[in-house]
Amino acid sequence: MRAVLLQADVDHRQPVERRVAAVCDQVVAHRGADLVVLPELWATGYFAFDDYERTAQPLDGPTARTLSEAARSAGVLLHAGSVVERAPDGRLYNTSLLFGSAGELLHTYRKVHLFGHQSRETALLSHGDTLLAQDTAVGRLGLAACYDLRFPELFRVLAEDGAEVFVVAAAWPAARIAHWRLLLQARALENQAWVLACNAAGRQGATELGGHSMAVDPRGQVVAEAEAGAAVLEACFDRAEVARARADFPAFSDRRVTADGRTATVRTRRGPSGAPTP
Ligand SMILES: O=C(O)CCC(=O)C(=O)O
Repeated sequence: MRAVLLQADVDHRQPVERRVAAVCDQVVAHRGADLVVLPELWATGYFAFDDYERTAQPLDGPTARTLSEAARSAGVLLHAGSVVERAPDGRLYNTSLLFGSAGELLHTYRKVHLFGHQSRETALLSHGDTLLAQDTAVGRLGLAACYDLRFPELFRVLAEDGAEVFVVAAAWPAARIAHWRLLLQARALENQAWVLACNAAGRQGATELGGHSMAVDPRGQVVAEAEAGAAVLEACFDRAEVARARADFPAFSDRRVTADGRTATVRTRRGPSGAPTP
């Protein structure tokens, strides 16, 4: 399978419709790929917090419709990064959209871990609370967004729901790109699953985005990596490699699990005083 990660540097001086049209043109240009992936909140600009309210749209709004049409026209599975979603109850979410090659909306994921450090995301958005892996033509996918990378339990829940390929949309700052690289490899290695991670590039306000989109295999090896600026990263991946890696080194099946296959808690035995109990 061939994935194309569009590490976009969107021109935020343009109106939103032009930004969306320009990125969709890039998607259509990659007809023949199996999967195309976009970064987090690329149309609004992750760090353009003042624009969240103005650019928020429902999931059947103009941005989603244009993305769906791009997926259909290119005939690709499209992970459209994320958009500021206006839900029917008026709340805003950072929502990833996955379109099938006929343009159908296959799956959505509302970012669970909102970022509060030097960010207004926690003040402006509501967090998601649902994690489900999704079957697709390229394998069973688990979706995550940016800051989620710091929370290994999210990836484990998705892996236990059968995810073979984690697809991560991000707007990760250049200042912490060393963390990004380390965390992507760790999430792949500990779950023995693929990670396809698309970061944004360029400057948004005072923040320089770090690029370095990456594909990491189920053994934790980086198989493709972009530089810092705008880039198109291509990577080949094979879902069968997950089973091979887990058979060769069966750490994933050595988890302590409950009868229903979920991670069993190895409890710390502490009483109310904090002292260990027998
Ligand atoms: O965790 C980080 O360092 C970056 C997170 C971030 O920028 C985000 O969640 O959008």
